[in-house]
Amino acid sequence: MTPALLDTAAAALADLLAFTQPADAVLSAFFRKRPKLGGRERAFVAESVYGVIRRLRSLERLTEGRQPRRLLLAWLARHGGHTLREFEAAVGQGELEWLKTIKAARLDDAPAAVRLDLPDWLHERLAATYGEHLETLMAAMNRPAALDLRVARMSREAVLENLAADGIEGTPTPYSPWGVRLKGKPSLSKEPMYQDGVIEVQDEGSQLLALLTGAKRGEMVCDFCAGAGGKTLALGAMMKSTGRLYAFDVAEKRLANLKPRLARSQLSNVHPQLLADENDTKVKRLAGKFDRVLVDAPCSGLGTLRRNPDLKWRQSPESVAELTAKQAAILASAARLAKPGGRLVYATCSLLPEENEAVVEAFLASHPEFDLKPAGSVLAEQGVALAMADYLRLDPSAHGTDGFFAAVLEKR
Ligand SMILES: C[S@@+](CC[C@H](N)C(=O)[O-])C[C@H]1O[C@@H](n2cnc3c(N)ncnc32)[C@H](O)[C@@H]1O
Repeated sequence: MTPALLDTAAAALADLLAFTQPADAVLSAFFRKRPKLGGRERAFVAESVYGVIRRLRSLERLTEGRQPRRLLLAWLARHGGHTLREFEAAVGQGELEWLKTIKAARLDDAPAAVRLDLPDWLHERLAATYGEHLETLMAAMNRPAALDLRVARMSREAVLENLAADGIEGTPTPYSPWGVRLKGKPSLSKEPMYQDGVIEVQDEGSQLLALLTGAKRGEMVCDFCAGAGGKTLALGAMMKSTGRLYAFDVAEKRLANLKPRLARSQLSNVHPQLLADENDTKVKRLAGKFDRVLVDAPCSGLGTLRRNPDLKWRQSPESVAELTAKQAAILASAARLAKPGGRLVYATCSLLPEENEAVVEAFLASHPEFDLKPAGSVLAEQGVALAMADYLRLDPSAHGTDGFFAAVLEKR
């Protein structure tokens, strides 16, 4: 820790605290403007500013404000694993004395929303859903996510051996048959298996969503909200590059990001299509033709707080209400694609029932031709040892994945 490095981290934090753009984009822009920063310095800045964003509410209470340098020092002292002695060379005597009190301060009397680092509106909704479990859930959400890979065209064992030969340690993930969880966050871009599309970075939870579709060889499959194609690539691999896999999205830039991944994956069955909106005429033309449709809906992302802690401060009751209306519209339109006997999977990475169960229940009430198929039985059919009831509800504290939700709907 040096005075210059603290100043740099505080400057990065000041940019992030505007909350006008996603934190990862703000931090990338910050680093682009400072090409001389070394790898270790970048890692220190990234870890500490993300740490502050995770703990923002409790740190604001302790430091009595939103001053970037104070928030940063308080996080480093309380959560960053630094002893007070380590600060001696980097801060003045006054700040050192202040840090002593900050390190010793307790939050026992603070309201639960402050202790759990949530805005009031979100705490209220999550507490109503998760009750006493919320504390454990948020503790897991406040830790960084592990780096998971999805393996294709090679056994997991062979991939783990190859990685070990390059000094990268990993283990098979507990639920997904294609998953590998790495130790640490090694860079993979130069790894030949990455360049050849044998490994892709993908959270184990995302892999399970693709698995719920049950996509098979020769089928017609649609990934309605494909984005940059994380799940598209998993679906294409399940289909062994046969049949037809449509990758729809309304965001041209995201579909463009799919192109290089598609090239690496060596899949030849994927057809990316840009939609004007969910009611694009392309959807009408393809109605009733699909065996599987995945709706990985745009959502609040509140199940991904391990990676995107800024979302809890950037979302609001208003933004969630807008999203739920969009989710219902997308699900209703995508449902037209399913053929009789076809399967529709609705998924989000949200923890809020209004984006999850409520959307599915309203859909089922107005679409009697669809039945809910219990997610637990679909997982069992796929050979996944993970007990679930009607819906897939993944929980970082219990499953080590992001907080995903999914419902499997079948058309009569
Ligand atoms: C959760 S993200 C998808 C992530 C992607 N499936 C993956 O695995 O990487 C949701 C996507 O829905 C797209 N989207 C938003 N509105 C849409 C609409 N009306 N129709 C189709 N896609 C839409 C967004 O552009 C975004 O890429």
